Amino acid sequence: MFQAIWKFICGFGYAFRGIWILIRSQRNAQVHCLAVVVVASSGWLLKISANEWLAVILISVVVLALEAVNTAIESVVDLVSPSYHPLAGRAKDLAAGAVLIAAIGALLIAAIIVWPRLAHVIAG
Ligand SMILES: Nc1ncnc2c1ncn2[C@@H]1O[C@H](COP(=O)(O)OP(=O)(O)OP(=O)(O)O)[C@@H](O)[C@H]1O
Repeated sequence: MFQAIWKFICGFGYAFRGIWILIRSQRNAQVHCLAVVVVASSGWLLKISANEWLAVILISVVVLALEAVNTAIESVVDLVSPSYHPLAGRAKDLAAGAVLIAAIGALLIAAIIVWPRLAHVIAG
């Protein structure tokens, strides 16, 4: 029982190490973290609703989680295929595509939340 709990706690340690590796080594992840800070500050200033916060938090988590999966896939591909192989390139392109899809979704959500308020300000 004690061993199972200890293994569970160690699992958290490994996961936090993964998050640290992501933030320390990946430029894109750093940019996404900065974007989350900017969006959260804007949301606070614009007093967005609870549902809008849900959308912002959900898409931010999806983008960062996919960035971590993309980095993991890149590492495995580099390990098993250090030299050029079309399938290695395909795997990396698909993983990068997944991040891009989520990032486009994040931009759309930001536009949907910000645009009505901006239009209101512009209209006076
Ligand atoms: N072993 C390989 N075989 C074939 N194509 C590859 C291979 N490695 C990389 N590529 C191609 O080069 C692109 C860029 O790969 P790279 O490993 O530089 O990733 P990246 O997206 O620049 O990530 P990062 O900057 O985080 O390392 C891939 O999306 C893929 O199209």
